[in-house]
Amino acid sequence: MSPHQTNSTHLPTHVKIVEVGPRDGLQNEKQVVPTEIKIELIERLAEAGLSVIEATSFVSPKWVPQMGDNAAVLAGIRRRAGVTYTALTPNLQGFDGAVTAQADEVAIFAAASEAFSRKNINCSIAESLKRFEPVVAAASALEIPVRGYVSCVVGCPYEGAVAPEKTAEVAKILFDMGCYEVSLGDTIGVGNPASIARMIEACARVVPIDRLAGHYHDTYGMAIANIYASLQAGMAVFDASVAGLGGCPYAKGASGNVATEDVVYLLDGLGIQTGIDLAKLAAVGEWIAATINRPNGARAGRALCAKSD
Ligand SMILES: CC(C)(COP(=O)([O-])OP(=O)([O-])OC[C@H]1O[C@@H](n2cnc3c(N)ncnc32)[C@H](O)[C@@H]1OP(=O)([O-])[O-])[C@@H](O)C(=O)NCCC(=O)NCCSC(=O)C[C@@](C)(O)CC(=O)[O-]
Repeated sequence: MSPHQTNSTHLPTHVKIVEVGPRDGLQNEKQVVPTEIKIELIERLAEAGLSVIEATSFVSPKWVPQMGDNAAVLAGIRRRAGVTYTALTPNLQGFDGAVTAQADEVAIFAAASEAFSRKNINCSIAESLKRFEPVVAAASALEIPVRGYVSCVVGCPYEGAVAPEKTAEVAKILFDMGCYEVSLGDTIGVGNPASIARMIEACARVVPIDRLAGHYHDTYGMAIANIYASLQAGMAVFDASVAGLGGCPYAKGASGNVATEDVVYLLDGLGIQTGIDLAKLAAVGEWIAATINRPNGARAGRALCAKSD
């Protein structure tokens, strides 16, 4: 049992939530969300107690125009002490942009599926991992922490089921390369507690469980069940998106990340601390959904806001 676990429940006592709504959520909106709205969203999330916020990505604006204002977003936010503002960086060019914009942390992103890797970043898995090496080296020289993502950890929109061993192989390479944490992305939300548990078991054989994070999309409504299965496996870091914003531009039909409000409702109920004020967060979810004119995908958020009306 890890030191973070209680004797009675075998669940962690604290969970870190990485809020990915401003990046993973808004990258997928059809309309271009104005920079001021993104800035306000990030500031409101910090105010609600989110301590790690993936603010933007430094990817090619030809590929993802929604993130084209990356530097302006990072320049515009009033930074709150104790909050880490992170950015996705696919290559050295993106890393340089993120450093200039003073991102506190960067993330590199690979996939466990060849076809998805090509669609998403225009290269094979092996090529992407080679491309990340100088990014990690440059980050290490500047003492900037690097997080790694693996996409399609249980299933791929182009190749179907993905073997747990393939995901574990990519996770281990990212960890050995220097990523302090590896986030396991069920990009199209096809996982269920059984397949997610098998995948985590394989990954935890090669990367310590306290360095693994769950990043689950909610396409089939399984994300909360998958988080519970992951908690039981000893995982204590989860990515989530306020109001369930998002999808994936390179995974047709994928719905957003699990809603942060729903995750916090689950964790509050289990007595697991997150440092997040659920009522404030629910209000942020209602606000952003109304502001960008999309339905609020957070069930707990909707219920709490309806009660307080
Ligand atoms: C990786 C590349 C750049 C390769 O794209 P490429 O076309 O192969 O790149 P290239 O090196 O040949 O460069 C082509 C052009 O892009 C420019 N360029 C090159 N790099 C950058 C950069 N960093 N920032 C700005 N511009 C850049 C470069 O300067 C050049 O400009 P040009 O000379 O034609 O004017 C491209 O495929 C790309 O940007 N892909 C990003 C796709 C993306 O953001 N996907 C969503 C994020 S991943 C995700 O959501 C999954 C995750 C993490 O949430 C987990 C999960 O749920 O699974």
